[in-house]
Amino acid sequence: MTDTPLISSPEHSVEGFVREFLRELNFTQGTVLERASTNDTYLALARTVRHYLMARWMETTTAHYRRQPKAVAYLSAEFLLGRQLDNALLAADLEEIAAEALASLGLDLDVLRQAEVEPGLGNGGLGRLAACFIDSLATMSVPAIGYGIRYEYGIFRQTFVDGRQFEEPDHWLDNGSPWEFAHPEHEVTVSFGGHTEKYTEGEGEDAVERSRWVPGWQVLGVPYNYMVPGYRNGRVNTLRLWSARATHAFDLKIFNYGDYAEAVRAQTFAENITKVLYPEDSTPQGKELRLQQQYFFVACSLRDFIDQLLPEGFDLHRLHERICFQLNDTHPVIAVPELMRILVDDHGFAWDEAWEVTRRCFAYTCHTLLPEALEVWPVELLGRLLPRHLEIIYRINDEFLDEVRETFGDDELLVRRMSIIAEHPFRAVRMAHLATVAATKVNGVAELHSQLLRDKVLADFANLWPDKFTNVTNGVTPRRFVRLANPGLSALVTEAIGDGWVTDLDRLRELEPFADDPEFRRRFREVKSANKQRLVELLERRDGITVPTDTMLDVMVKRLHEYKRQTLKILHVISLYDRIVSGELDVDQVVPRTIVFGAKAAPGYVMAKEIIALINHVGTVVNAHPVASRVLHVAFPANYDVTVAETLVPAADLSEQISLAGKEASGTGNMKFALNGALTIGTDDGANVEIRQLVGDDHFFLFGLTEPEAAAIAETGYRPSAYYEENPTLRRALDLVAKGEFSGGDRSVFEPVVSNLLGEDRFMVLADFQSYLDAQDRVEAYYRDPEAWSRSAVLNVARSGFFSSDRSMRDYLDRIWHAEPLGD
Ligand SMILES: [N-]=[N+]=N[C@]1([C@H](N)O)O[C@H](CO)[C@@H](O)[C@H](O)[C@H]1O
Repeated sequence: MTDTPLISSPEHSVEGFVREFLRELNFTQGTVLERASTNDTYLALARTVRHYLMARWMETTTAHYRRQPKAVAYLSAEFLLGRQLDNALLAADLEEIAAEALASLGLDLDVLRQAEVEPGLGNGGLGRLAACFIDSLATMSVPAIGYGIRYEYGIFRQTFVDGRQFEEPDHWLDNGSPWEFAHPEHEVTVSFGGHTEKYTEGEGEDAVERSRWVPGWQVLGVPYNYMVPGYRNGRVNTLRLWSARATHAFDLKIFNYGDYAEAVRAQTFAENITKVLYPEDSTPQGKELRLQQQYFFVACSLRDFIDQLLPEGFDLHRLHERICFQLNDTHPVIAVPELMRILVDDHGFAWDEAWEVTRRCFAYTCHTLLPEALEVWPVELLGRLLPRHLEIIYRINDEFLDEVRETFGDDELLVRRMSIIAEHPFRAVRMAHLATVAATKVNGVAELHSQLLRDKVLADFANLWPDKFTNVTNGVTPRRFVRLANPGLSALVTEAIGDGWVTDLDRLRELEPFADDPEFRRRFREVKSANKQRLVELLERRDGITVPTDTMLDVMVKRLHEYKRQTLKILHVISLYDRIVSGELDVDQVVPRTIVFGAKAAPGYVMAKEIIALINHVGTVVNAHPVASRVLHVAFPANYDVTVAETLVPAADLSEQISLAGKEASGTGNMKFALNGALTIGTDDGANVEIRQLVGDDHFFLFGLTEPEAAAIAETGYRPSAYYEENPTLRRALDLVAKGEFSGGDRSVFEPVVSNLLGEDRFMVLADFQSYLDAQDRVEAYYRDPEAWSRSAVLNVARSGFFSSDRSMRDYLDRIWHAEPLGD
């Protein structure tokens, strides 16, 4: 980057590492090796690794500021980062050096890496996607910054009591986080509440009617910077997460009156804004605090970008030439009226001038198809919390509806349908409509999803602005989810085709010929078995769960949601159990299988929690049954997170992607499993479609209704009980649950789950049951031929390079951001 390094990096050697580590242990941790706790040594290790990345970070930041390239700001309410240590060691090419240096001091890197607490600042796919994307942007040397929220408490810790989910707060910051750098000197003041007042600027015909915001209260936003190291390219981008503080943390006068609680009320009130992550995935909570969180981090981020990253006196008329703010779903969309407010109210722009800039600065990614997942904010609440923003949204809407009428004539039904303001059931702001009106581009996250956005969810907008709509299929970072998570496979692949694949995943294609090499397949199976052994040890150590090592590993890990159909999976297990116990199936003919679930349910999602309880109760009965347990084992480790995924995914043989077609926007777990050599059983939904097209029908177990078929059945009326009456296998499985087979004979326990399936079954579990069972029979038949299975597994790896988040970033750069990597 620059000829003279800003700061010097420690020596890239075992000796250099030891020196740096001991300095950190002694001078920062204030202890000596002999007396150091695991947390001391872990923190010293983390800081040592930081030092090796610091120079690159400073150089990257300085270069971005000096050269002012077009950049990307990724605005996301969630970043599911996972543990940082291993990724930093990999990026800085320090893995071996660190392991050897620590070993020379009698320390074990494996033990220290376990000391790291995972920052659970996200719910699921959307949050993890953001983390994969910023990793790719750094590795591709793209000038980019991630902006988000530093929740004091991340996604809740899940525990099971009698198979039922309980939630505990996620104190992830208890021991501090060595990966963050607080910068209170760059704090931002954020306003809320109050009212607006009109005033006239200028005299006579130059007089302009203006509006100003008179806020009711304010808080401070303190930025915490996190390194986002590129993979061995000398670049380190920044993730900036905001934490709320009171403007006046402590009121001494009130304290002296003895009202201690009142004295710190402001601080408590402010801190509440970034206290905890809302644990809903795909079903937003319309709570006021949630809107406060969204506006808080957006206001901090826009202010920060304009004040800290743009040069003094930068002409904001050209803001769109310098930055594209990517809106990760509707959560940050309040950024649109916020930028208008900054340009008009703070910088005196005329409305049209400001809109000309604003409508070129944003792009919007939609991550869902569920109508209930599209955020709407009541105008009553938005007007009370952000009165100036509501005014601005109304004006944006007025001008937009004028354009609709000009284009389509006076079709009031259309106008009402497209309006940013919904009139029923209450007046509310449709955030997806606001995002679509303001964005330069709107994209879905898989081909099918983007098509359904055009054809259904946002059809009116696609009709008005066809060129605004595009697709960027999701991706995952190969650094964390292959190179780090699956060192066995990585070594095997690198031996075969070199290590170029780590930053150019399409190179995996060169593996295709090895699928026909019996020796390569043998070694591939060896790696898979070793990964299974690692998983068995983890489940034993972490959850006290004992699972057999030599079975087919059938894995379903994702948030618990009815559209993802964990019920279909457990009905398959129940049916297998039923047919084995009844003797219909000869137990010796059944392929030994271990079914592993991982899933958190939003605390308020009652049906999801009932389904978790059913899975755990079925597991208890199956695992204890003298016959069935010989070939069937159910495991449900609690508190599924990124760290568990990193051990679980490489061990899997079968990846369950069984959502009702047309409901899962993309999925990203499906990509991680395929890249780690698991075969997918799935519907033609989300990115499953593209996985099947790339790996080939012979290497994918497809089943179920297609989206058009499911839509047609829903249209004409779906009667789930008909499938119950017509299909004895299905009936027996449901009857077992209903009669209390898995609840000690108590019929009431799972009655809600059964009656919901027989009554509404919104996601057509019963309609897809038989097709799913038939596909599982194909899985069993195929798994009996290890050569054929491992050939398909190798081909899944070889043909899944497309699902790299680097490719996703290339698509965003080419189609949406029109930015490019910053060369040396
Ligand atoms: N919110 N949201 N949406 C999701 C996931 N639940 O987080 O975003 C993910 C990331 O785009 C998608 O893969 C997934 O299908 C979709 O449901």
